[in-house]
Amino acid sequence: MSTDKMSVKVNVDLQKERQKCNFNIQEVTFIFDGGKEQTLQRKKIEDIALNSGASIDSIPEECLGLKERYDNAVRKSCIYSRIVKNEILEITGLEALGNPVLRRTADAFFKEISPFMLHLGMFVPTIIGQCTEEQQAKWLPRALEMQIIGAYAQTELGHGTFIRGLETTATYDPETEEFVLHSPTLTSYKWWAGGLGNTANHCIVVAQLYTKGQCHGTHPFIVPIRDMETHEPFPGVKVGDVGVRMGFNTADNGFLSFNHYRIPRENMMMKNAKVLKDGTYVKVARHEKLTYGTMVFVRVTLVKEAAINLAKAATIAVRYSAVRRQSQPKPDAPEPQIIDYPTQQHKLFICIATAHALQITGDWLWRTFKDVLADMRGGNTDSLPELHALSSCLKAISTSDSAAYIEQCRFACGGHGYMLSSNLPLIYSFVTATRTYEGDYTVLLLQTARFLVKAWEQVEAGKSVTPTVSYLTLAATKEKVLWNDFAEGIIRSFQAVAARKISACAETIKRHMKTGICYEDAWQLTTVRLVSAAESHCRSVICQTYWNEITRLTASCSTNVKIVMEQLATLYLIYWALERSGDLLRYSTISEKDLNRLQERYEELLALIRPNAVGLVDAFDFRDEILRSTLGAYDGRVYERLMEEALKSPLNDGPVQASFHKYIKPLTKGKL
Ligand SMILES: CC/C=C\C/C=C\C/C=C\C/C=C\C/C=C\C/C=C/C=C/C(=O)SCCNC(=O)CCNC(=O)[C@H](O)C(C)(C)COP(=O)(O)OP(=O)(O)OC[C@H]1O[C@@H](n2cnc3c(N)ncnc32)[C@H](O)[C@@H]1OP(=O)(O)O
Ligand SMILES: Cc1cc2nc3c(=O)[nH]c(=O)nc-3n(C[C@H](O)[C@H](O)[C@H](O)COP(=O)(O)OP(=O)(O)OC[C@H]3O[C@@H](n4cnc5c(N)ncnc54)[C@H](O)[C@@H]3O)c2cc1C
Repeated sequence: MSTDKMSVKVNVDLQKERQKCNFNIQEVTFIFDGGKEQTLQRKKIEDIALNSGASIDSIPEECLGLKERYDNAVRKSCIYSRIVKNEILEITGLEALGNPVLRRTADAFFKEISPFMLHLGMFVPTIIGQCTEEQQAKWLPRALEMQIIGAYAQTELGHGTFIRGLETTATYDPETEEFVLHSPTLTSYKWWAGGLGNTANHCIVVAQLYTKGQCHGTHPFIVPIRDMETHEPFPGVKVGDVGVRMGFNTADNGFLSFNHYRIPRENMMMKNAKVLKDGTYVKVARHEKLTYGTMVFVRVTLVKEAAINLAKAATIAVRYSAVRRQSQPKPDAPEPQIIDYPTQQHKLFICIATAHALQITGDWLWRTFKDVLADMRGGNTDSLPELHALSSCLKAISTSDSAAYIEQCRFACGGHGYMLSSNLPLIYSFVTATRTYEGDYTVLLLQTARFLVKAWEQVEAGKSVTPTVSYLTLAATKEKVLWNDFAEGIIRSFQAVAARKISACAETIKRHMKTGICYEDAWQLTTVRLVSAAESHCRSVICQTYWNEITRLTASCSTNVKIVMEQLATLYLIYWALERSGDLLRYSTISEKDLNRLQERYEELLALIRPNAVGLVDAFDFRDEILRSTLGAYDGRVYERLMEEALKSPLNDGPVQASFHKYIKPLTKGKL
């Protein structure tokens, strides 16, 4: 098709899809956003941030060189942060830090990531979580006003997971009332911190605290690293970019080292522990791990981050699948839309359902987090271990599932999904990093497993356990859970699977120890099963939360919304029952006949959801500026947009590239 004849009308197939949709889209948008108020607030924020057109690039970001891309990202970060500071935070307050609306809107500005993301994502939350009130009064207004720009430097070249193994030291000098920061080895260089390489002028540094000759473990410090006028690194500070990455290339991930670099005593973040002027160390916090609080906060927010990104990918892939026609299964019939292939529905509808499951679970986890925070403000840390266990496994599973399904969405778009202009590769490269950062997948599942084994031991000892593991009590009675395929029955069976796996782990650890090995070695020998048990536990939590919450949230909805939401949630449960049929056969009373019936129901559900598929992704309500996809725009002008974007490539700036004259011509003329 010639570009000058391109139509601007909505693609006919998409129009027909929208006519087929039988439910009220807006009601589903409200559910996905967490309520009508939230939708209205989001739309208002998007209007403020996007209607000026400030987010638009003349040349696609991906066509720029590395330095130009960074420069452009800084330029737009300044615009976006001005909008956030002057207008958005006015509406949302600091609640926005735990609300995906800021990140969702930021996607219109950055195809990759803002170098300021960690400023709001971790620097500000750490000030709130780790500073005394007096310190907050000093640092928070400056950070929110963007007078200082910060990063969070915990990970080092040698250690990310094992925080207790960090090597950077902060040694207190009572003579000058300063801490001396030092990086004793190459492996002690801070590495990875977002925004650190070239952008930040301040940084939270996690270092081993030494005072009066004693090490008190890792603590956070606020460290000025660059001159506020010249932006030159201070003497004693070495800082730079870690090099090109799979994604995140505009996030400015940096390295940092110190050579006996001094900061005032007051720059230690002292909410949980203090060093007095004379060097006396005073522990304030009631719980050992409260200095890990920012990580728990970010893990909680990442669940909804996973949901939003998956919803974006699903929107792109479903709309494209309604526009794309391919093959001819019946002779003489027109080529079908690819969304009519059941295999395509199998790839995509689980993505829609998972986005809802994670969004709803993320909302529930956020409420739980706020409750635990309120308890802790009152001095009660009893629910922290459960929150840590929950946030660890939900972060691990949500980011891992989301990354896998985003990649599935890319596969579902065939060759065009491989184009950066589809945005799917960029969404994937962002989300796949979330499986690693803020705690690696396996490491976090093992943290949850630790909690589960302890809970099992408590149940065995006849003690009560916290709500999310109360299902273990039933399992301890050894009563067999009889399979039934109602939603509640499937969930109970998932819980039975998790309980049996957890009890088997506890028994395995004991069995290994009987051979004379220590607990730690017995634990290591059981870790493959422990990860699997923690995964099963987490899936049962997601399934139960999704089902309970969707039932509650749709109670006052119109009938067709109730029906389609129930279809999606049922699809989710059955999908995982089929995926984990081995576990169910091993640990429940399910039979081959039951599984065959489930498979049939699953396929029936695909067909039932099919007419509403485009409506379901429309309900995620992503503006085109946020989707930034040639394949997923609302109007479905897929081929026109692919052509328009292709023509923006610098490689199309003329019919003959300079390399022809420099290299190819001499080669073909035998002169090279
Ligand atoms: C203009 C702006 C433009 C755009 C911006 C728009 C919006 C921004 C807003 C939001 C952005 C949203 C998201 C972005 C955020 C971040 C993005 C990317 C950056 C990523 C950053 C990072 O990765 S920072 C580094 C993170 N690092 C880690 O996560 C390390 C992982 N390791 C650990 O957590 C721990 O070391 C460990 C848990 C693995 C082990 O710790 P250890 O001390 O060794 O403890 P153990 O011996 O294993 O356990 C002892 C007991 O302690 C319990 N425990 C452990 N951790 C915790 C905890 N966190 N809380 C409570 N309890 C804990 C553990 O269970 C043990 O308990 P027992 O009872 O069993 O003894
Ligand atoms: C894009 C990106 C942005 C980041 N941003 C920041 C930032 O802003 N600030 C910051 O401080 N850090 C940041 N990080 C670092 C990040 O937090 C760490 O990379 C992450 O915590 C994993 O640690 P690691 O790299 O040391 O991996 P490792 O711990 O070395 O993991 C390597 C492998 O070993 C396995 N493993 C490790 N320990 C165990 C164990 N105990 N049991 C079983 N298996 C184990 C893991 O499962 C993994 O497969 C970022 C990382 C990325 C990729």
